[in-house]
Amino acid sequence: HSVGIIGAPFSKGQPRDGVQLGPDVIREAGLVKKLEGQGCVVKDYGNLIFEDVSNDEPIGRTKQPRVVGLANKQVADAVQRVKNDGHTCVMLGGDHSLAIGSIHGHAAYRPELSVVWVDAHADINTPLTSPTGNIHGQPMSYLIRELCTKIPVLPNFSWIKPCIAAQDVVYIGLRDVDPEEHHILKHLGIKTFCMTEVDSLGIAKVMEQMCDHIFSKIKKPIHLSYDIDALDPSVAPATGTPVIGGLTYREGIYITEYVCQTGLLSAVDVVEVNPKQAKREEEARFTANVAVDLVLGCFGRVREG
Ligand SMILES: CN[C@](CCCC[B-](O)(O)O)(CCN1CCCCC1)C(=O)O
Ligand SMILES: [Mn+2]
Ligand SMILES: [Mn+2]
Ligand SMILES: [Mn+2]
Repeated sequence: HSVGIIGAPFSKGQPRDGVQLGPDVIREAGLVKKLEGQGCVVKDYGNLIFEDVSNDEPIGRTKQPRVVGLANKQVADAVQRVKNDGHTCVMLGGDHSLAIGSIHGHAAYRPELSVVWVDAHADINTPLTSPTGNIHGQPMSYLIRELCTKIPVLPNFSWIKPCIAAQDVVYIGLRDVDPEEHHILKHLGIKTFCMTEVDSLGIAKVMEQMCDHIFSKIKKPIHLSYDIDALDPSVAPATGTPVIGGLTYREGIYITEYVCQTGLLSAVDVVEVNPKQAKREEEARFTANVAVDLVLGCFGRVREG
C-alpha cells in the first residue's frame, strides 16, 4: 500500500478546543513507523496551515462559516493532490467538518465514489435543521446531490459542488441522530446500520450487507470517513461528543479490516480525536493509539500476525 498522510489541525466546525491537536497526537502514537513496519510506503505531507478569519459572525445559526469554508477548500486541494500523486489518502482531523473538503477533493479525482460513514452521528443536518449551528454536524448535507436545494448560500462555500449520490452512502454506528436528520435519512432512503442493527446482525453481517448495498450496481472506490466517536467512549474517551453504547474496539477494527480486503479503499478520514477532552493524559494517549490501530487495519494489519 502507498499511503499519503495529510494533517488537518482544525477545530472551528465545533466549539471545543483541542481537536486541532489530533493530527500530532496521532503521529506521536507512531502512525508512520507502524505503517512502514507493516510494509506500507508512506509519504507524510505534513499539516495544513489554516489562516484565521476575523469577524466570522454566524449566518443564522451556522457558526464560523467563513473559516470552515476556507479550510475545506485547502483540504480539498490537498486531498486531490495526494490522490494525483498515486496514494491512498489518510486525512487526520481535526473535526468532522473537514470531510467536506476531503470528500470533495477525492471526488474531484474520482467522480464516482461510495462513502462509508462510521460515526455515532449522521452529520447530515443542513444549516437550517442544525440544532447547534456547528458545521461538524452538517458535512454530508453539502455533499449529497439530493440535498442541494436545501442548502442556503454561505460565504466561502460557493466552491462546493455536491458530488455524492444518496444511494452511494452507508452509515455504521448511528446512535445519536437528530429528528430532522432522521427525516432526511428516511426521505432519501439512505442505507444505515445503527447500533441496533450492529447488535442484531453482528458486525460481519453488517459489513457484508453494506458491501451488497454499495456494490449493488458497479464497484466504486471507497471513501471511509471514520469519526472516532463511533467507538464506545470506554474505548475512545478523548473526543468532543461521546455517546455511550458505541462500537467495541474489535468491531471498530473489523470494519477497517473488512474495508481493506475489498481492495477499494481510496481515502480515509480519522477525525474528532480531542486530547483535551480526556480526563487524564493516558486517556488521550489511549485514544490516539486506537486511532492508529484503525488506520493500520485499513492498510493490511491482520490480528493473526
Ligand atoms: C447529532 N447532531 C449534533 C452533533 C453532531 C456531532 C458531529 B460529529 O462530527 O462529532 O459526528 C448534536 C445535536 N444535539 C446536541 C445536544 C442537544 C440535542 C442536539 C449536532 O450538533 O448537529
Ligand atoms: Mn462525525
Ligand atoms: Mn460523531
Ligand atoms: Mn436504522
